[in-house]
Amino acid sequence: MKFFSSFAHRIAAWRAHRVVHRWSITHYAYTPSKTLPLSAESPCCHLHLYVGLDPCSNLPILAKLCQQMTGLTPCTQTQDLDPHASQIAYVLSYQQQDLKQWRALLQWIQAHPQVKVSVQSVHLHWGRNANALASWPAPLLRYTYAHFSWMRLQHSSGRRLYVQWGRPWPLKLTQNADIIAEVGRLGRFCRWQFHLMRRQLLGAPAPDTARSLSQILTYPPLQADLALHASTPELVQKKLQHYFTEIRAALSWPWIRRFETSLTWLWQTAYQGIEIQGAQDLPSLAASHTLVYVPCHRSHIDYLLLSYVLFHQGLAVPYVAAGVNLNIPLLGPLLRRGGAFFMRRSFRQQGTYPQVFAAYLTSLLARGQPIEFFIEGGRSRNGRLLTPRLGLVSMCVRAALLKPKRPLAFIPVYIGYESVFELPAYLQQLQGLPKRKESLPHLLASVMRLRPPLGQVQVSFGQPLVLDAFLQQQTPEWRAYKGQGIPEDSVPAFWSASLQRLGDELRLGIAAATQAQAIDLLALVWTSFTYTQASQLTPTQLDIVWDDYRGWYPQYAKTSYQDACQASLHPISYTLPDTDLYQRLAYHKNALAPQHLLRAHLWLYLHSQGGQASELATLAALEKLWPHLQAEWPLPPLKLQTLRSTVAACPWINQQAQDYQLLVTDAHQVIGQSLQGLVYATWIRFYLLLIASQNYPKDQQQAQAFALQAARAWAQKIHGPWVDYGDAYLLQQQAQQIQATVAQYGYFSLRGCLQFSGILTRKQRRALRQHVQALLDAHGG
Ligand SMILES: O=P(O)(O)OC[C@H](O)CO
Repeated sequence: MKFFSSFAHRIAAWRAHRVVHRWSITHYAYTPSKTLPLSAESPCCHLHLYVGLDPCSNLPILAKLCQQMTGLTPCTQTQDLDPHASQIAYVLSYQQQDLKQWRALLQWIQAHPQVKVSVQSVHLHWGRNANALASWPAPLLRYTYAHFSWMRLQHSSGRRLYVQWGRPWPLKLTQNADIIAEVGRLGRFCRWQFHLMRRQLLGAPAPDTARSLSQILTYPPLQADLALHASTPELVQKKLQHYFTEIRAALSWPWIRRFETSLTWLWQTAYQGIEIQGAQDLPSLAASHTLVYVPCHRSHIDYLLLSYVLFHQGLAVPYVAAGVNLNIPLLGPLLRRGGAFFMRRSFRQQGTYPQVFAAYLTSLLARGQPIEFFIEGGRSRNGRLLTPRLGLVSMCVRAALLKPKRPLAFIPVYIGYESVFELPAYLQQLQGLPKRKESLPHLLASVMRLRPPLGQVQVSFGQPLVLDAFLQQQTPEWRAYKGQGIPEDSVPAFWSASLQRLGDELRLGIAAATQAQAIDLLALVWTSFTYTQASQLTPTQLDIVWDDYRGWYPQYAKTSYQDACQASLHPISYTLPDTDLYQRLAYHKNALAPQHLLRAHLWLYLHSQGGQASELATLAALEKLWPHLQAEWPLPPLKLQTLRSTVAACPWINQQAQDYQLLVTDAHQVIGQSLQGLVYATWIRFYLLLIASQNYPKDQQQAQAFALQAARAWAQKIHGPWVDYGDAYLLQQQAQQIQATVAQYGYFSLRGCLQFSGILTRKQRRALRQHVQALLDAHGG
């Protein structure tokens, strides 16, 4: 009776699998190219073992997939193995009740030492819900009706079957090997591989609210804080619950599926697709490290974009730190379901909130959950990469030191849009209009603006920064804190400098991952000149400048100016763009500008010296400027080697004095003028700030406010780009850098900094002073 029931069970399950296989939509989470059979010309027999997890449901499907991939019909029984065949595929399941089959197989392998064997784990998973196996119907179906456990796919997983192919592994068995021990060893190996693959694809399962809260309460700084300030346990519980509800994400697989469908429409219809670079090594890194994605922040769309891209790369959807300003009705709950957790914009005077937030972040990282945060804090209004805010970086490092379960790797990510839909709003803010608070009507208006065509999007993953290696490079002392965490009251001496360095490295990592889009290059050509200068450019001059810039980007080596204009979303040609387009283009220019700043300053310096300056004198002159440029742009420390390679890349910049007038042609002059335009705004703001400080020596805030007003008025006067003159943030950075210089050297030398090179000529400085005076007169100051 038992035999018949089991037989009927198997037949029914087999029929059901055929239906399921037709019905399912297979997604290869990672390309199976590495797993193709070994060379068919080899004389010996190759046996490829494909080991699948959760076998009763998936083994027939696994056999089908292997057949599709290798072209071989896989065996499932030892008696079907033929040692004379050149290639054999064999599928088997990783499950306790199949031990007999494993033993038989290994005995066969032992009896045929001439057969070369490779083992490969294949992970099949319905849907991408990390919690699916933890929910009640799954275990029930799994253990009670094992042959029908594929029914789990009806439980919130949909029709998608995700397939991950592990790396093939050679299996060698000696004649005296203990088969039982070998089965155990192979089992452990496969189990470990399945575990890693699950981590890559799904992340860690999320605990329920009660468990999350109890995990949070184990965070030592929070305990210390509560011990100091708590009144009654009920009040504590209430407060914690309140903060936790405000912060926590509620990642939901059904919602991820819905988002994916609508976002696919968005990227394919409103935008013209996404170009992804540098993602190939992420899956293997995700298996061994907890990933922290650190993208640049250009638009609210960034939130959706990166999660979507990672999902499509077969990686777990990250938990995203979002500003609490986005926690508005409708949008907030939706973002939470997509993995967003909310943080207040400032942690000052917020009671226990910062500790609860840090505890939540630590619990995510301790689980090995990938997270994402924007290191710039807010969206860049000027197209530059803003100076890193170190709050979340610090929390991540503290968490990694406190609970070092898995090593942490930061992944810098560059995001570039052909059209940033918030740009008109940014330009208004740069002209002095206040930012509109996020609200439901605002959200709906924004959605209405998401109309095609919005152009292509670039997502480029930079070099991972592994935290342990970074800290080791900084100081060997850090090891003493591994497992202990950084104490709140006695922070070690290396801490703040290392954190600052880490922030800078991540910013540079994002900058290094920058992928130039044609629009960015066209923007460089036009908006490195002021609008008035641009109106006088001839088509030949535009071609000259284009040829110079495109030479720095190999992918555009063969693209002519005309081709780039035609491919562009924006109406750009040889004729002057209208002022509105010019202002928008200036934003794009700033994505690529940092790459040209060194040669721009080299040109200015050497040109002012008539081409006659030694390498060391040039380096010394530029070193004075460099910290001020680093405050505004993502630039690495200045080195003689970088100077040399820049000169080698454009030798015309450094002609010898006697030939100078002859060798610097008209073409070089126009390129030089364009390069000068890239740095001009920085030093004008700088000069205005210095004059303002002289006028308001006792009030830094007022000096900055006045300098901003003067810079905006100057931009209007010369028809310059708003993004370079109108941002209060840029002046604030400059003022801080001047203060830092004073703190370091005890004085600040305007002469040493500005007059060295004629960046601003005497005439220009006079014009600026007059401009400021006119403003002061107008204010009666
Ligand atoms: O650019 P902000 O300051 O509006 O902030 C944008 C952040 O994404 C808020 O979450």
